[in-house]
Amino acid sequence: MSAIVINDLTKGKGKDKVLQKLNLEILEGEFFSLLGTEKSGKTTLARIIMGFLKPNSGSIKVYDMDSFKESKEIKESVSLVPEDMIFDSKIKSFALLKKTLNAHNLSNTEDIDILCDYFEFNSNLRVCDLRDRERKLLAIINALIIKPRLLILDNPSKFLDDKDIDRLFSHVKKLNEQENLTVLLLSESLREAKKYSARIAYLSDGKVQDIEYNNVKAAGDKVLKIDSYRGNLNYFTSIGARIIKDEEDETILYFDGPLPELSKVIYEEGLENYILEDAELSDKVEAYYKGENAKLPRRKPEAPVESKDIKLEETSTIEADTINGVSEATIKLDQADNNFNSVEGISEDEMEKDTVHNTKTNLFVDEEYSEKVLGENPKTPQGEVLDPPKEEKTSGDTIVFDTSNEGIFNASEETKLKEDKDDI
Ligand SMILES: Nc1ncnc2c1ncn2[C@@H]1O[C@H](COP(=O)(O)OP(=O)(O)OP(=O)(O)O)[C@@H](O)[C@H]1O
Repeated sequence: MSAIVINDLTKGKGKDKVLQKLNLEILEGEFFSLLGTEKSGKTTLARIIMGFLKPNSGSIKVYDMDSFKESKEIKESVSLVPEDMIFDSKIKSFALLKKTLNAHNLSNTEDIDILCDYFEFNSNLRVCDLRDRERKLLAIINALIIKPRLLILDNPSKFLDDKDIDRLFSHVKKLNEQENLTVLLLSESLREAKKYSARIAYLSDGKVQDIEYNNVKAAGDKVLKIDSYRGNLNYFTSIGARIIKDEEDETILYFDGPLPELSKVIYEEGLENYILEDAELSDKVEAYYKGENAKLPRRKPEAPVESKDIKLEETSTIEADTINGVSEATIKLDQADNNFNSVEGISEDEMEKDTVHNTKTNLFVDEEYSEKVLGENPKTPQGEVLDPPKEEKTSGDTIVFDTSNEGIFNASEETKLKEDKDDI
């Protein structure tokens, strides 16, 4: 079954399109990485998947549910760990996490302790006192305690130290392998993606450019930097190397084929003043998707990795009728597994209410959104009407949200997005 099916998704208008006819399918149980450089649209995509933003055209189905129209149902089983978030509330982290569980009709409070211990997070801290790293940990724990079916991680390493990152990925990978958790990692880190995911896609110019099977290769992605190279670059390009830079003082090549082939050419060319190092995502993007390189043929598709029961060969850029072809009935909400999403939404959602372009978070917000959202009184899943968010204020580049009454759950879960500016 598909966890996410994205069909011709476009966000933004005219020259400001951040996503452009993007197609992608992610299967249930996959650990999938979508890599993109800064401002390539990863966060925007995450927000559309969660229903905080409406596409200009195209659609996203999450477990066969429409990302916008059925966002509430989606949040019952899907968690997002956002890139940035800020809480302005005096309640303790533990209480906030408990609220989330309650909102999902869950009572596994022991999981709060287990996860807090695991991440060495002090749940006695008030959420308004948390620093960036702690806020991120709270968001992660909150996303995990509801035992989601699909976990979306938007630049999860930001603010975390190496130990936190290892813990996060080990835990998520374990859930992926043992409990079939579907993971969508949105990141800039080639290294992270290669370490954990079965497939990796690249987001550039608003589209998914390539999907690779992350099988064990003789080489990783490398860049070869040669000082003042005067030889014939054809020796390198003939084995699949791509030219990123070729100037008098420096030549930079990108190579993701078998290392022995590259070593052979280096040896035969008698290179001395060179450095061979791991490529960054930006090198890869430059090598494949920018300028003249974008016109060159792609390398041959790699063989799929056989991993668990994922049928990778079925997955490719989707055609329009794929969506119609999905026959699974709308997911039934089993109370036992009822996983409302909560903390992850707050920053995304509340940031949406800011009517200015937020430079820190790169948010581009629909102007009329604020009115619509703030005009509504959120409800609990049981239908109880709650007060709307008490206070919302922006402080410089940072958006602050008061969660004192509503908790994280209500702010995100119950904020209804009927339409945004682009639909008018
Ligand atoms: N609705 C929209 N219309 C046009 N542009 C938008 C819209 N929403 C966001 N953008 C712009 O699209 C760009 C991509 O932003 P986004 O935050 O999604 O990228 P990102 O890949 O997550 O970047 P980063 O890794 O730096 O967080 C930004 O410049 C943002 O201002």
